[in-house]
Order: sequence, then C-alpha cells, then structure tokens
Amino acid sequence: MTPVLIVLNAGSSSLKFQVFDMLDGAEPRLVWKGLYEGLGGSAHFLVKDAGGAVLDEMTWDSGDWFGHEEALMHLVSWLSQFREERKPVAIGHRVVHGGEAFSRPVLVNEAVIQRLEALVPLAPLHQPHNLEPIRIVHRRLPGMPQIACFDTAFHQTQSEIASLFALPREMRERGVRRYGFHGLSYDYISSVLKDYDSRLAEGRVVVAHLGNGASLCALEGGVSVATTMGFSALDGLPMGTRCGAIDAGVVFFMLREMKLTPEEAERVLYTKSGLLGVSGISNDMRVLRSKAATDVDARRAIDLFVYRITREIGSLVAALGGIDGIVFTAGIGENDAATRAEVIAGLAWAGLTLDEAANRTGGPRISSQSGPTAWVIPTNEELVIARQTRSMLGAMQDKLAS
Ligand SMILES: Nc1ncnc2c1ncn2[C@@H]1O[C@H](COP(=O)(O)OP(=O)(O)O)[C@@H](O)[C@H]1O
Ligand SMILES: CC(=O)OP(=O)(O)O
Ligand SMILES: [Mg+2]
Repeated sequence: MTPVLIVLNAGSSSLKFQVFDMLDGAEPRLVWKGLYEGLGGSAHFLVKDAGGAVLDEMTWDSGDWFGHEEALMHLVSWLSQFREERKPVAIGHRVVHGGEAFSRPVLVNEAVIQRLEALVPLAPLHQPHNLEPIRIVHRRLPGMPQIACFDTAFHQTQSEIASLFALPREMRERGVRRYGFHGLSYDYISSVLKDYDSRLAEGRVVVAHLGNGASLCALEGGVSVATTMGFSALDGLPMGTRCGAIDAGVVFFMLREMKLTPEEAERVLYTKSGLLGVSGISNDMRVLRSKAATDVDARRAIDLFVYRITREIGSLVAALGGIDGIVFTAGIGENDAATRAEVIAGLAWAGLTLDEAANRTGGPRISSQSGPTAWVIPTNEELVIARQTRSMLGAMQDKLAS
C-alpha cells in the first residue's frame, strides 16, 4: 500500500486539494487533483487524475447545506474507495500568514491553531478559511498529522532593513513589519529556475505572481531579498479586488471624513478595490480584456495595473542592483499575453525585449535577443506544500527513531 499526502488549499467558497504518492527518495508524485467550489451554495466537486482526465464529478442542490466540513468529509469518503491501494498519512495545508512565530512548516496542535487564529486580522480574506479545515480535521480525525505551510515563510531570508517599516520601535516589537506572501509560489519558481536557465538560478530575478492576489518578489541566487506585499496581503500591487499600496492617510480620510467604520473601510480596501473598484466591472482580467477596446473604465483599470507593476519592478531592480530575468506566473501571469507584453514594453530601459510569437504561445522564454530574459513558468504551490509536509514527516520519524 502506498502512503499518500493530502494537500489542502482552502478559500472562502472553495476547497482545492491534491493527493500525492509519497515515494522513498523521489519527489512527491501527483495522483489526483480536484476542487469543491460553490461551498455553502450549489456545491460542485470535480477530481482529475495526474494526466488531467476527469475521474469523478458531483453537484449538490443549494437546498442541502454543503460547506467546508461536508466537503472534507466527502473527500475522506471519496478517498476511502482506494483504501486497498493508498493510505493517507498526513495533510499539508496552505496557511497564508505565519506571523513572527512560524518561519517554517509546523506540526499542528491546539496551541498552534490558537496562535494562527490570532493572525486572522492580518489576512482576513484568507486565514479564517485556511484554518477551518485544520480545525475540522483536528476534531474529526484527531490522529491525522497536519502540517501548516506558510506563504510568509519564504521571505525570512530578507534583511532587517527590507522588512522594516519606518514606524516607532514599539510597533516593530509588536510584530508590525513587512512579512511578504505568495511564498509557496515563489519557493516553487525558485526551485525550477535551474531547469530553464542556470544563470537565472544564480542571478537577479523578479518573479511576478499575478493572480487574483498579486505580488512581486526579488530573488537573488534563488532566495527572497524583497517583495511588494508587507504586513498584510493588502500591500503592493493593485489586485483583483484589493487596492495594493496606498497612502495611509486615505484610511484616516475614510474613517474620519467618510465616517466608515474600520470594518467598512477594511471591506472597501480588500473586496471593492483593485481591478474591480477601478473598472466598476469585474475583478477578472478575462472580462476586462474582452471590453478594453471599447470600454474606457476597463482600459483604465488594466493600465493602472500594468503601470503599478512596471513601477514596482523598477523598485525591485534597484533593490537587486540590476536584473538578469523576469518570470510571470499565476492566473494572469500564465495566461494573459497582453499583460506580459505591456509590462515588458515598460521595461525597455532595463534591456528587456519581447519575442511576440513566443509570448502569444506562452513561452516558456518570451524575450528576444541578449540581455535580461523573460519567462512564463506555471506555479505549483501544492507541490511545495507536499515537499514541505513530507520533509516534516521525515524529520518527525527521525526524531522518534533517535
Ligand atoms: N485565460 C486567462 N486570461 C487572462 N486572465 C486570466 C485567465 N485565466 C485566469 N485569469 C486571471 O487569473 C485570476 C485567477 O488567478 P489565480 O492565480 O488562480 O488566483 P487566486 O489563486 O488568487 O484565486 C482571475 O481572476 C483572472 O483575473
Ligand atoms: C496571499 C494572497 O494574496 O493569496 P491569493 O493570491 O491566493 O489571494
Ligand atoms: Mg493563488
């Protein structure tokens, strides 16, 4: 019987999962990959094998409550049909915020859950959903080891200066500093750079993780030296519905002059801003692109997104002291050739030039001529969680054996 790892990435209304065979020595190997979406409404389950063939699919009537707990229990029962062949031995979770306390993956227990709950206000869009399946498994399957893997952990390599805000020292002591996010994605990209170009793995690279959440990371020799997200996942680039970096004075204006409550102001900045707020149309780049030729609001939202990305890349190039390559990843980065072309057009000063044909077909290399190179590399946060979970289990077994 093959031991398997389950990787969970829980969102507000979805639960994505991947199941990996845990083979001795080799990289965790994907077996099944699926998702539950529409949780709490008309839920839908879809699971595919490693080759992308659909294995099973189900829809639940919106009249019958089907939430995160039901989805998890359904997954456990779905997996049990393979119990003769495969045995789940651990669950690895994506947890967006590890705060000061967690700079590496951790085995979950009650105390860990409580410390992670204290970080909910720092990532209100993500942390509560990440913790929900952890709590459910803790209660329903108490013997199952759970490993929390953090988006913040990859950025621990940054210098103190890169992580400081220019705020009073007492605030730093309370944990008010730049953490950075999307670390599981950057970890994956860093781990595969050598497969694309050995100079990239050793060099100065800006990775653009452009999804519904978006950030940039400056890698030097594969480690993070600077990133655009800070204390919370609100900072840096404009995103699908988040504002990105704004003058903190705007928040006081919202509270004092617009008389918004802190909760209302938070909702505006997290869920009504970004591409959605500026366009008034959608947070989805596909929708905006389809309207951009004729709709001035859609065009403005895209232009601001690209302008901010280009400016922030300039800042990271300064932090790196130059640039050898740029990598595009995540939903927009992997799929939207127009965004990639517009960003690269804004980086001509850094010596980047676009190979238009390669860009249209998704690369992987999309730059022409000599100088810094540009790439499209699909990210794989779940594989990083599987790697980290496996290595934690290995360390636990070594400890037990010694
Ligand atoms: N084919 C596509 N063309 C352009 N943009 C796309 C495409 N597919 C997805 N996207 C964009 O990617 C976003 C989702 O990215 P993803 O990395 O999955 O985000 P998240 O993990 O934050 O949910 C969508 O909101 C949309 O803006
Ligand atoms: C941290 C973050 O913004 O994550 P996502 O892009 O999945 O929303
Ligand atoms: Mg994501």
